[in-house]
Amino acid sequence: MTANVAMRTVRIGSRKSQLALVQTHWVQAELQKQFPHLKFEVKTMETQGDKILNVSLSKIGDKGLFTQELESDMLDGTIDFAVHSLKDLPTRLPEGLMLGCVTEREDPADALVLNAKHQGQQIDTLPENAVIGTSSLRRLAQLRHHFPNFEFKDIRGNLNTRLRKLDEGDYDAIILAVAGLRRLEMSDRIDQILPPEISLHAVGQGALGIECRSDDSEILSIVKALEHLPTACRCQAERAFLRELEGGCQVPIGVNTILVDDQLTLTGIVASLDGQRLIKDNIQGAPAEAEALGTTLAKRAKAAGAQGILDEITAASRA
Ligand SMILES: NCc1[nH]cc(CCC(=O)O)c1CC(=O)O
Repeated sequence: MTANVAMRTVRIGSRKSQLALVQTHWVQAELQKQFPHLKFEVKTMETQGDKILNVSLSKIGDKGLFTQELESDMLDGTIDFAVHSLKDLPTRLPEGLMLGCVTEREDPADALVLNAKHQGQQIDTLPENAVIGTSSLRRLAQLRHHFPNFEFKDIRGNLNTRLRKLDEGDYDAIILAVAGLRRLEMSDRIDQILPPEISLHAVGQGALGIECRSDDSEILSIVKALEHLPTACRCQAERAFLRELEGGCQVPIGVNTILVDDQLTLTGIVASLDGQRLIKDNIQGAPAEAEALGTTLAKRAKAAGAQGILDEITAASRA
């Protein structure tokens, strides 16, 4: 009788962390505006990555830690699509699922966040033996290269937990994504945005990735409404670079992309864990070639020494 009876409900899957919820609620609100005749509901769940907090991310190693539970719910139809931080979404997705949409990116850079006693400092004015908190091999290797005298300590937990540990004095500074802090309205905690010369960011950092079923064209056309083409293009190159380099274990890989005047520039780095060796190179080409640019740059990096670094890391993770 009423239109409500026939109204389709679209179920969105999300992690439960504060950042995940802010991101998912943004997607929900944007889609609701564009599709007023549909009803968007959010279903939250905890993933392995949210539960295992006592083991360092690099030791857990494998991908999909923050996505697997959401993916099985998608495959059995409990949810219709899932919203992820794109950088947490593996470059190879399970059979039957696809990356349906990449949203407009926040600043993808890393941020330096200081303990209050270092107020006004920058990364290159911190004391020599400063204790830096990060659980990312990428940040660790690059910072170790530039600042070999810092001490690096693992840090896990959601953003608020990490900031609390910093404030309690466990660290002199921590490194976090600018994007996460901005989305949680904590930009005031950013003491310095690290330039690409010091830290190339993670693949996909700052963008959201919406994952959906490959055969659900209706849902795909809905989520595509939030696609930001320049971000999608840049992230396609970044993800192709990573896909070609990774072999199942976590490797310190950083990227930077610039898209201007129909020219895409991808810079990539592969670093050894001790920060001694950095293989860094860049490539330019047409945006339509994004995928091939990423793959080509990765092959070049492998030939220039990255393969040796990857083999070492694989051997160490098996030992
Ligand atoms: N795995 C943690 C994670 N996943 C996404 C973000 C921040 C937001 C983003 O990069 O899009 C963070 C936290 C961080 O790296 O500081």
